[in-house]
Amino acid sequence: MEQFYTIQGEGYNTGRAAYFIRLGGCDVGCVWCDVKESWPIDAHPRQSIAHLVAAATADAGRNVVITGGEPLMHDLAPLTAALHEAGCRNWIETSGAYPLSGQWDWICVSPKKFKAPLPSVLAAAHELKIIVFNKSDFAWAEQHAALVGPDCRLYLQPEWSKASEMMPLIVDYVKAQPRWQVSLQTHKFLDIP
Ligand SMILES: C[S@@+](CC[C@H](N)C(=O)[O-])C[C@H]1O[C@@H](n2cnc3c(N)ncnc32)[C@H](O)[C@@H]1O
Ligand SMILES: Nc1nc2[nH]cc(C(=O)O)c2c(=O)[nH]1
Ligand code: SF4
Ligand SMILES: [Mg+2]
Repeated sequence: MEQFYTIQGEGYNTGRAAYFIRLGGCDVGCVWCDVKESWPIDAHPRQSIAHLVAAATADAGRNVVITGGEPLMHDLAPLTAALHEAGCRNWIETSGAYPLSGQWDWICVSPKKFKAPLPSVLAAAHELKIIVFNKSDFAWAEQHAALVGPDCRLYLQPEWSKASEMMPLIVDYVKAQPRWQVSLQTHKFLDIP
């Protein structure tokens, strides 16, 4: 759908320069999704792997975030192999609703109520990022934390439109349950992509 060089705004790698590749197509249907224009899988021009790798490596940073849409609706083995061949570090943003494909250096799983994550993807996560939209999401977050590995980082990120309402609850929760951390969509405060 689009590519851009920016700063990773969310989660464990917040603040690091990264080249984003946003792949079209998602059928998960989150009511609050902030990139709904990514949903139609055929609405976006196709690009060759060679072009994407050349664009990613033309910039100084070598961290590449594959996002979407739901990137795991595509077979990511060829793209991630080519990126690794070119010396990139491959990071993914996924809901976990489709089987994992590709070679990854960092896997961020952000599970959704609208289409459940696969246990195999949760087990492979380096980072679990729960979007907090209402107060029932804390119990839901714990259900998913029980399904990730022991070294997986745990993040609570406010849904953007509910941030002022949810942030006090998130702060209290993290103080009471310090294995969780706060994640904010810092790129939206910085007004960058
Ligand atoms: C647009 S999604 C694309 C990747 C994948 N489909 C997913 O949901 O993980 C990228 C990240 O943005 C988060 N996100 C989307 N809309 C959001 C919103 N309104 N507020 C906070 N986070 C949001 C998602 O949970 C996910 O972690
Ligand atoms: N700067 C920036 N960081 C991000 N981290 C995850 C994003 C995404 O949409 O997947 C995202 C995004 O859209 N922009
Ligand atoms: S899974 Fe990701 S891209 Fe798909 S609707 Fe939800 S937030 Fe948007
Ligand atoms: Mg985004």
